[in-house]
Amino acid sequence: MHEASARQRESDDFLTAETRRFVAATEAMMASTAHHLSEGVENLRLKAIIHELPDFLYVKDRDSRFVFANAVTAASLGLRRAEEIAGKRDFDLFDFEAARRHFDIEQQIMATGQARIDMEETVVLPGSPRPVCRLTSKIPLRNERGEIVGLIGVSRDITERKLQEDLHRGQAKLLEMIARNEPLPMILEALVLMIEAQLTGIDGSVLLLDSEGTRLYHGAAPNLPGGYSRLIDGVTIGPKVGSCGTAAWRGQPVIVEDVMSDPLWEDFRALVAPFGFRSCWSTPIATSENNVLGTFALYSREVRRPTEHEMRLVALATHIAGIAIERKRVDDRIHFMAHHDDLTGLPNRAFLKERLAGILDQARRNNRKVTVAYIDLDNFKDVNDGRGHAAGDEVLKEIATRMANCIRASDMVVRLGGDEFLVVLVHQSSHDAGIARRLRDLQKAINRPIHGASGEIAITSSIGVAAFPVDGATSEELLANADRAMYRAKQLGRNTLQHHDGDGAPLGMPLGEHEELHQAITGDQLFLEYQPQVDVATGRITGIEALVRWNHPAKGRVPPVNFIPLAEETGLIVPLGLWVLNEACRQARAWQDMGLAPVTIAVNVSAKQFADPDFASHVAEALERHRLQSHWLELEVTESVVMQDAERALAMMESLRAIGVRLSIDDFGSGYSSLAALKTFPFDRLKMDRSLVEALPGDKTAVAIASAVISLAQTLKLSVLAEGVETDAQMDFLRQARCEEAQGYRFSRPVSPEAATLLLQAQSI
Ligand SMILES: Nc1nc2c(ncn2[C@@H]2O[C@@H]3COP(=O)(O)O[C@H]4[C@@H](O)[C@H](n5cnc6c(=O)[nH]c(N)nc65)O[C@@H]4COP(=O)(O)O[C@H]3[C@H]2O)c(=O)[nH]1
Repeated sequence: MHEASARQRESDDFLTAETRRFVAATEAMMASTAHHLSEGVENLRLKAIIHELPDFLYVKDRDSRFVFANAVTAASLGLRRAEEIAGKRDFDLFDFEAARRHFDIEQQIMATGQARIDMEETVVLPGSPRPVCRLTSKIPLRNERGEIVGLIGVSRDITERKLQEDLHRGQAKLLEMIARNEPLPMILEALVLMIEAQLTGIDGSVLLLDSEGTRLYHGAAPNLPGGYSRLIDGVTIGPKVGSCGTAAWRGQPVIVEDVMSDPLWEDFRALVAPFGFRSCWSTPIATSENNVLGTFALYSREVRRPTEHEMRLVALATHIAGIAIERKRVDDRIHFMAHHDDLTGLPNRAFLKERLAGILDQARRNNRKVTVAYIDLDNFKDVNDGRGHAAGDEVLKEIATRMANCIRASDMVVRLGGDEFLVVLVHQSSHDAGIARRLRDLQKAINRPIHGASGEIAITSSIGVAAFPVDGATSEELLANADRAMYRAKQLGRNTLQHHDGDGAPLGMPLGEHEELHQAITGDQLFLEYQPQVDVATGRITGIEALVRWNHPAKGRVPPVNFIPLAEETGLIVPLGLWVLNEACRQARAWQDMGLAPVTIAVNVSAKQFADPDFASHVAEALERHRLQSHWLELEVTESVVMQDAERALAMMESLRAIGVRLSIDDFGSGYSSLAALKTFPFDRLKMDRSLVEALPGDKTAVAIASAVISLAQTLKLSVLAEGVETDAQMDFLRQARCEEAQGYRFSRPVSPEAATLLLQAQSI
């Protein structure tokens, strides 16, 4: 009591005469309020209410000195009693910059008489480790004569609310980053920073488990010391490997309160000690099937357990990290599948296209040669026909392995398709004499008899060789010339190796085929087959895909894979595609005219057609000519078609949508199918590729990818159709995964128009 009155005296001395007058006035005001409240008891109650208010309430004089503050204000400023604040200014309590800011605002309020309501301000309170955020109103205070004698301040701590808002914003930003396919390290770093911003004195880290599930690698740890992150990078997981290594091993969270005494840290104590961390709480990041993908850990320099709030943030972080990592894995897998051949595991044509130009660029810079060898197996068809596809597959795999063993790390073997391979050999010096020997070795390796399950198989090969830069300055020229040399090798009786001799023959396919295809389009050699698309739930036909065939006068029926690429290369695809479009529309109209329930007719569109500026008007004309309503026509394009010239493709798609036709993305999951294409282009439907469906439901990766593709499509409001459905097991999976439509041999092979009519009639009964 004695001490308190001494302190009061001290602060009284500190007050200016003006302040003293103001204090007196305030006291008078309080007294008069008390008077009005009729009883002294009431006055006490008012005081108690003011002091118990959770919000900050204070009165300042004209010099911005505190005259009065309620208990919570004083306590937040580190004062034990509310009275201690009288006479103090913000300059005594806050850092100079902050005090100056408050002072300027207050002086302006008192000079103008204009209150400032709901100002958001961030202040660092004495003894507090982190800034707090307040919503403050300051109102001028007047005496009975209306003169401004000070101000009243009311503030509310909104730090928690701000943190919550930041967290929601952060989450939305992260999900957007995932959807935009931004690099995983960037996403993980943003995630760790978001969690750290919510906490005090905590550093976060993400470690990623490798594909073998044995080691943890750096994912993101923006604020952990770099030296520490490097030390733990690549650690093998196990039952006693710190918090993260153990959490990944157990598949369960591991909370270590003190790394200096916990047995799990025994082998890592010396490693962590220099960095000062004392507790480390690690939680596995897992897939929806509970497969561990990595860990999310929080480090603190205090010996303690995490709070409930911290664990809630960890749960959020592991959830988001799981989505991001899983998404990236699916993408990588799709990318790998798109660039590798399933059977042999060799890179495919898409991979070659992506890499060869780069290899040639580098060779040009280093003044090196590059040799490409086009390899075609001579008697592969006999093996396939005579001994069956399994034997054929065995041959292809064995030859792929032998070729891969013959080349160096800088070289490349590609399976172009069927029994065609391409080898790219990068010369080690500008006079690499070893190339001829390596090519001979390659041919010898192929020609060695293969001891397969069906007995010994003898295979020979025809090889055509062209070298950069003499035989071609671009990938296209080089490949075309190697191809031509290979044809000559075949003509010369097979099992030979021919170099391009610069005979000046036109690039591209052998003469004659182009002419033949031209005749096929103008003559009557093309026809369409139709394959139904059915509703997975009801089994009803909802659409029909038109597939073109060529009835070759000499060779008989030619499947599209054998002439569509040639048509695309030569530009004949434009008239061919137009014929298909018109024929399909005509047939669809004919079915409607027969009184059958209308179904969508789907037509494949190739890149060259799509790039034709007149394409949309051709479509409109075809619809008009055959009196088909536009919504019954669906155009199927592959992702590569739209990605080639995204801007032009988007414009074309918009013109087509304006006409009212439906657009579907074909073969999704085979090419490098990215979310970007789905989001950018206005597709109505996604067709999941046959290669993916084929592996269902046995192959876990295919199941994961297919499920991801279906849910992705649903999120983007696209309908999904699974292609190439052949079995009941595939149907069961699709039904469970909520895939809406399916197409494949299980329902019907592509059939003649007459057979398709019967199928449609059957369901109209
Ligand atoms: N193993 C198996 N295969 C199934 C199954 N269900 C359907 N298929 C086959 O899968 C292909 C589906 O057509 P696509 O992906 O558009 O692939 C088409 C398409 O890219 C192209 N094509 C066909 N007709 C045209 C056309 O009129 N214009 C263009 N530009 N391309 C066409 O040729 C490709 C191959 O066509 P098709 O040989 O008719 O082969 C068809 C079809 O016969 C199944 O359950 N199992």
